[in-house]
Amino acid sequence: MALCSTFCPRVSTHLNCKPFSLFPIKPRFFVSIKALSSQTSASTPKADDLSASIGFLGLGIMGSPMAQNLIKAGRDVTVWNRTKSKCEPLISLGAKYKSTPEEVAASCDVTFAMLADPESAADVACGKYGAAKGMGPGKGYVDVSTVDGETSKLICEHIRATGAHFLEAPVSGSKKPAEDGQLIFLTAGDSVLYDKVAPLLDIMGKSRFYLGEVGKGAAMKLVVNMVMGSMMASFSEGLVLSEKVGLDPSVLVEVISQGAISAPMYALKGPSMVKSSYPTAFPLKHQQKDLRLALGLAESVSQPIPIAAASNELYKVAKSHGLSDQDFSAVIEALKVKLQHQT
Ligand SMILES: NC(=O)C1=CN([C@@H]2O[C@H](COP(=O)(O)OP(=O)(O)OC[C@H]3O[C@@H](n4cnc5c(N)ncnc54)[C@H](OP(=O)(O)O)[C@@H]3O)[C@@H](O)[C@H]2O)C=CC1
Ligand SMILES: O=CCCC(=O)O
Repeated sequence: MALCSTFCPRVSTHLNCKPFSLFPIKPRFFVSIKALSSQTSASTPKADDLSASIGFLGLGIMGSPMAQNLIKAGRDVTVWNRTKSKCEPLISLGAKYKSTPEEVAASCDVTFAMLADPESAADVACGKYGAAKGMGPGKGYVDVSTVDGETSKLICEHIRATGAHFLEAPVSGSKKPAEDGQLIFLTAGDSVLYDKVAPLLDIMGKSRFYLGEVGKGAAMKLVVNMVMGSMMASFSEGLVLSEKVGLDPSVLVEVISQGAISAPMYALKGPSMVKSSYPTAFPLKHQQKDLRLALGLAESVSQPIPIAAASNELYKVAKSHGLSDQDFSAVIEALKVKLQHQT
């Protein structure tokens, strides 16, 4: 097994590449005791044995393959999605179904949620038939959606008020890593729940970071996606400019791939962007949401982020041209539209 290493300033880490196993023998990620809050293990949710029942709320591009991997690993999974038809493929694989988030949470030891945005994440957790209504001591709620820290804290309050534990665990990695169980979890919250769900995170992901109190996972995720959104906007400008000055953008993709600014994202998305094809892995509307939330995060600490702010504007233009549900690489189309107007 190839060994990788990584460094996180808050915790010391030793990371090796993912073994796909129902029974991970050793934690892949060693976290310094200082980084963990002190909690008792009394009435903590069971998730680290095969009999634990697992709920999954939100079966979109990411939630479906994540839930599928849990089912394929032999776990007892109960699903819910606003659009019920998206539950069918998972039910065919052996998942149970409940008709509200409340019922899922009431019938499961640990419930995961993968929702679109802060509004849907809060509604599914804290709304009328929300998961919090079904939570209680001994249970756990793991929100893997990308939301801002404030929303995460609000959800946490509702969950903890029932006596249950809460973990925020947004993910880095897109549709393919979700399918391949290669996501990166950025977790924060109740460390006792983190320890319990670690084997489940290891089924769905290749690594996990525990970052401290609620809000830190959300912040890490937003910073990562802020960088990603700006990188894609800049790459788009390069592709459009290269073509405009008579270069072959495919050659630009190749040149970039061999130099210091090479990135898997450019190599993955570049060839289809050159063909004006944007098969959706990460919807553009979600990238713009993440830039918007990153701007809010920066505002909260009076930190200027002018590059991200300019990128956000470009994604807003792309949205206004009906590209919300295309892959975020479709942001390049916003530049083409501008150029047409200029000529
Ligand atoms: N796609 C990606 O590459 C990645 C996405 N993320 C983040 O993960 C989250 C999910 O992303 P993704 O799966 O791509 O998104 P999708 O748009 O494919 O799925 C969104 C999910 O949220 C549900 N939903 C939306 N609005 C509501 C609502 N008001 N009430 C209840 N449920 C609602 C949808 O239900 P319905 O089916 O009924 O519409 C669906 O299950 C987002 O926060 C995104 O930023 C994180 C990493 C990578
Ligand atoms: O939030 C989406 C992240 C997509 C990715 O990490 O490739």
